[in-house]
Amino acid sequence: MKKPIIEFSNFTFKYRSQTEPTLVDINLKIYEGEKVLIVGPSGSGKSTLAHCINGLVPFSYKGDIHGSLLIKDKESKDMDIFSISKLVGTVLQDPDGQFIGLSVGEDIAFALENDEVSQEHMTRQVVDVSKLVGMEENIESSIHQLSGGQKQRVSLGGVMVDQVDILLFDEPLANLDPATGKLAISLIDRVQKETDTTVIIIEHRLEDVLHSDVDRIIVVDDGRIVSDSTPDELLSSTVLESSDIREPLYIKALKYAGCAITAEMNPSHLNTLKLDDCKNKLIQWFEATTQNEINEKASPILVLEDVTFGYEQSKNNIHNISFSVNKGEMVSIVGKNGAGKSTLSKLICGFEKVKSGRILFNGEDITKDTIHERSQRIGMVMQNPNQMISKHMIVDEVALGLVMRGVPENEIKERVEKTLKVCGLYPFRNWPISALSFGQKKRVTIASILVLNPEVLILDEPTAGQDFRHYTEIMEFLVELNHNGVTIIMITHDMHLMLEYTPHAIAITDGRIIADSSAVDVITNDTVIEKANLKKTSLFDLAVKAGIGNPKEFVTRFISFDKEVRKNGSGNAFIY
Ligand SMILES: Nc1ncnc2c1ncn2[C@@H]1O[C@H](COP(=O)(O)OP(=O)(O)OP(=O)(O)O)[C@@H](O)[C@H]1O
Ligand SMILES: Nc1ncnc2c1ncn2[C@@H]1O[C@H](COP(=O)(O)OP(=O)(O)OP(=O)(O)O)[C@@H](O)[C@H]1O
Repeated sequence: MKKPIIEFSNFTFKYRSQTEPTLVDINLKIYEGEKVLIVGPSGSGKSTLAHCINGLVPFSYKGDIHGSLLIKDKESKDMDIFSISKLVGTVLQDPDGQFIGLSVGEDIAFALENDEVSQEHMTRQVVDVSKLVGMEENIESSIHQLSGGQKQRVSLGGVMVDQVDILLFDEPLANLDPATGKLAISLIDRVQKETDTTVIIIEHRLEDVLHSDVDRIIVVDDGRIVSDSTPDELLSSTVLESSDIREPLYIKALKYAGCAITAEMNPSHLNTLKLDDCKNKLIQWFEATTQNEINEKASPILVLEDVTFGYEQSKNNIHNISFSVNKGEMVSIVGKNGAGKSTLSKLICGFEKVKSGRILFNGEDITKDTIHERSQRIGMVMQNPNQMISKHMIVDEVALGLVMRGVPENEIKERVEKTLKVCGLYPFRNWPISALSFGQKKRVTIASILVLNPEVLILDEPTAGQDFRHYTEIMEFLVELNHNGVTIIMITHDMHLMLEYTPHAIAITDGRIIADSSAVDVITNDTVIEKANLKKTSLFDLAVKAGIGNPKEFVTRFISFDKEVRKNGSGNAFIY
């Protein structure tokens, strides 16, 4: 029988600045060599739980602790932060918060340097680790030159070289492209199996984590543990539906087809899933479901013509990119980490200047317009909320753009309140931003742009770090905005989001467009999937497994049906 390596007993924690405890009466044992996934709504206390394990609570985040937390049989509050860091390696949710070296290589080497490893051994290991996370060509690059996903890869690399007993990953997939996400999960799995390290993963993207086995899934809600079970048990229960956690798409499709999911069906992986008589139900559902009409194309609002750009004179990061977005569309820009997606949005907003080519807005050339001129029409929500926030209080941050535009005070108050309500932030309006979780901060940045009523809204990973309820709320809100005429462009690594919400998708890789078509076409095209580091949807594989002859059509019908369910509470053809 394995020993517990982490043991919470009647553990309660309250941040000094909060009136109520964030973690309440936690009783949890995690055993040596176990792989545990922690899921739960935004703000439920997952990161706080992680911070208790890695010592940031109480060393960096002060507060009151009751009860006990043993790490390797030692009471954690009696240990110093250095002893804890020898036992626990962490990949934080916000990769910007944890870089120590100046370059990629230095950062990965840091853990080794600490342990006085020989220079030769260190160089070899740094190269090996960089290869493992696909950053070997960037070893010399400085951290600030990296894309969001590239930074996340470096963080993963850094922690992999640590020789620790416990590895803690707080949303490791948030900024990774789908193929790299899959690789990261396999990598974590390999490290855990080879070294018998205890692994704890906090992640909203349940389906992606379940790509490899986990021993247990802990569901946290409102600071308490509400479920502790195997993946098969959890997926066959109703806990996910009531805890704002997104079910895997193939499970949702099975439920739409009227199948009852049981643990005996092994639902945690599509390849182990026993379909049995669900096969016929899926086929019947497919045959009975029709697809809704797709909207007519409107006139172009944003056009890029042969746009080329490079951060350095000698090297281009964007090569002759041309595309057109129509008024009223919802479009996804997808593709590999470092492909140039964020760069494209910076070019559209004028934060960077094109080397050649033109950008047109409503047919008018805006290539030479200033950032301020463009911001009257185009709003941009950046990937990392910490790079956007400049005020101390939430209301002030959301009001900032309106104040700078000289909007009358009464109107500011009204617009800010409305936006805060829509974004689910109204209860927190008078809070300091520092007391918000990462997901809550992200919503503040979306609110601060939405309040300006832009014609085109560009969102870089709008739902990263959001639980399913907030994901749905944000997306439905964006759909509503879209119905009211706002054109929406989303940069995303979330293939579900692309499929469910954006009929039009543009895939880019290495600064070039490799697909500009329907989202279903992009996500079912093997060549595009491979080149742009995307991942095939499990809906497609489910259809193949059920013997449905046209799996692409199955994906299309599911998306159409699902949209109806979200809109009306039931699908368009299949009534039970
Ligand atoms: N440094 C802090 N000071 C005070 N309160 C905090 C601090 N960090 C987090 N909190 C509060 O604790 C609660 C839980 O936050 P935590 O970051 O643990 O949630 P989470 O489950 O990881 O959320 P998310 O999925 O959005 O990252 C939040 O309501 C937040 O306001
Ligand atoms: N400030 C900068 N200076 C130099 N190079 C940069 C800078 N910012 C980004 N780059 C490089 O430009 C390329 C495109 O980066 P960009 O951030 O646009 O990628 P992305 O597609 O948004 O990636 P991700 O999915 O990881 O967010 C990358 O190779 C990156 O290293």
